[in-house]
Amino acid sequence: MLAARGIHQYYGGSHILRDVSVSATPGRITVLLGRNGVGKTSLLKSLMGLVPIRAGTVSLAGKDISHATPYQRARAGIGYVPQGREIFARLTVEENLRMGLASKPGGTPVPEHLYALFPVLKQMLKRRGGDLSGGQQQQLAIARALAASPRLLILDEPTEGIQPSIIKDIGRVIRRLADEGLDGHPVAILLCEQYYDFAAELADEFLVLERGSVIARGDNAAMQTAEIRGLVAI
Ligand SMILES: Nc1ncnc2c1ncn2[C@@H]1O[C@H](COP(=O)(O)OP(=O)(O)OP(=O)(O)O)[C@@H](O)[C@H]1O
Repeated sequence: MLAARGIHQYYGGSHILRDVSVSATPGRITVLLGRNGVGKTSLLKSLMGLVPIRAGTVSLAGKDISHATPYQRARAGIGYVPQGREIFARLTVEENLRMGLASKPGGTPVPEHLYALFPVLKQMLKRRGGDLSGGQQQQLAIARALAASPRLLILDEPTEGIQPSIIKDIGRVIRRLADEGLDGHPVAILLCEQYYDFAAELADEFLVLERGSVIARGDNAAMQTAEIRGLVAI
């Protein structure tokens, strides 16, 4: 589904990503781990086309999208949940969800199945985004990213600043998306995380970044045995 190879990225003279390769597969959850500031967000942004890469390639379903704009990548089937959620505080929940349809033809409705994943949103459609709790905003951000029925869902630290009960709900939704797909089609999931226990429970595959380089990768069994916990913050 997604294959990124040999990614190098710079902010000015700072070399932020060094020869990073990562892939994501339908029905599987790939978790990107690493401490603060190692380049996780930069990698996810570069996959979404929000920051340019200096070298390397990104392909989606066999098509080279290395130089595509974020809008083109959304149209090609990538959904993105940014760090900090970026909910439009003054827009209603329903309007926020409609924002997720920007890459679809006008008049496309918000898919009903989103409310089966996040029943709380159905009750809050007319509330302002800014009035929701952090956890509800995170659920809204995920639902907004799913509104356009992506084939790949990228999530940047979905547990950040969220209470434990909602973290569990979000974990269940992510697992369900991987296992059952979305509206009949499979979804690949790539998420970055600092909260080890959440990551370890979800990861089918993992990779660890340190100072812009991949220092470990493997499957869930390798994650449990390879003392990966010691390589990340929490
Ligand atoms: N717009 C920018 N301009 C310059 N440097 C940046 C910019 N954004 C991030 N950086 C730097 O790039 C490095 C990687 O940052 P990045 O946000 O990708 O890390 P991260 O692993 O996602 O950390 P966090 O968990 O804190 O989000 C850091 O040293 C950061 O200070």
